[in-house]
Amino acid sequence: MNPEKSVREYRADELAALVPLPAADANKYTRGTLTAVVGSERYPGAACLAAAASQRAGAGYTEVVTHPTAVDLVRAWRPSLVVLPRAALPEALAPAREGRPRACLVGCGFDVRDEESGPIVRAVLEQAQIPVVVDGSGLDALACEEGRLLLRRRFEEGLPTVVTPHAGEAARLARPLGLPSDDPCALARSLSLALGVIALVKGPVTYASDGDEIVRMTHGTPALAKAGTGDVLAGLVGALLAQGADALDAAVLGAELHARAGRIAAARLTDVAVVAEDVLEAVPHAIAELLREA
Ligand SMILES: NC(=O)C1=CN([C@@H]2O[C@H](COP(=O)(O)OP(=O)(O)OC[C@H]3O[C@@H](n4cnc5c(N)ncnc54)[C@H](O)[C@@H]3O)[C@@H](O)[C@H]2O)[C@@H](O)CC1
Ligand SMILES: Nc1ncnc2c1ncn2[C@@H]1O[C@H](COP(=O)(O)OP(=O)(O)O)[C@@H](O)[C@H]1O
Repeated sequence: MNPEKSVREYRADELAALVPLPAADANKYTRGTLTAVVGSERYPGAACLAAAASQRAGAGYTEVVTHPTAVDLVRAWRPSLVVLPRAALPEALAPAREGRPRACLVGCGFDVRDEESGPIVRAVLEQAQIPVVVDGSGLDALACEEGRLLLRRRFEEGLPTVVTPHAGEAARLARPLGLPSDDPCALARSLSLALGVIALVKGPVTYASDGDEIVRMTHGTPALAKAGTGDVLAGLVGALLAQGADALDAAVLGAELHARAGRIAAARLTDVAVVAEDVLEAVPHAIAELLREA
């Protein structure tokens, strides 16, 4: 296989056309609901970053399902978020209804030492009849036969699953499959094909693949190399899926807005000083910049 054959980049006008502008008669439900099953006792901040990014990317309703110890922090961070403890999970995974799209994000801020992490990821993959994004330590639940079977079943049922690993997480997914992990471009495609997912392999250059196409994204900045920026990206992708975007488009537009937000934040604050909260605050400016450019 020569993956370079089918590598492409989206043009700014193609990306701008994917920005989910609300219809004049929109309401919060028609704009899409993201259920973000995120955060743990150790990493409650990841839940805040991912959920706020979802709101900024246009989801009409962002619901956070998190560890009981994180509930108050997330509520205090943003009163506009609907925040529930993990015990609410089965009901929170409602199917989408006509004109009311939904998606689920799981795994940002999960803690590998938390015994509930793996079962929660598997329950989401099994029960959610909607598009799902798996990120952060939630990805560890996919590096075993049980996780792969659930992904395969979703693929056969036509339910999109997006995975958003950084290089370390991508290597952990690739190892049990015997896939080489030294080339992120080839890895995005091979993970996609092996797992039946849309793979967004993050790094200085980020690659997205649906197993057929590979999309390269080169607009990032090393200012993004700080803890928590991946949680912001996961929230962006989840929100775009929740608004009904095609899964590869959601991954690519999410990564583009994230890269632009990183650059905009760095132009104001320097490559040195930018933190994940600054990237989050720059997301509206990234959307405006993309719409202006097209
Ligand atoms: N404020 C927060 O609450 C934050 C929570 N986070 C969450 O913390 C959990 C653990 O994530 P981490 O990424 O820290 O832990 P990992 O468990 O992925 O990191 C463990 C090891 O993986 C390798 N690795 C990590 N990043 C890599 C990279 N970009 N390239 C190559 N190798 C890499 C390194 O060897 C590292 O020691 C995730 O659930 C994540 O979502 C992080 O996003 C940081 C911020
Ligand atoms: N040197 C770099 N150049 C461009 N983008 C980068 C660079 N380093 C990291 N990034 C981006 O920053 C984000 C980091 O995500 P991740 O490692 O998951 O962070 P975290 O788990 O701490 O939230 C990814 O989107 C990645 O593409």
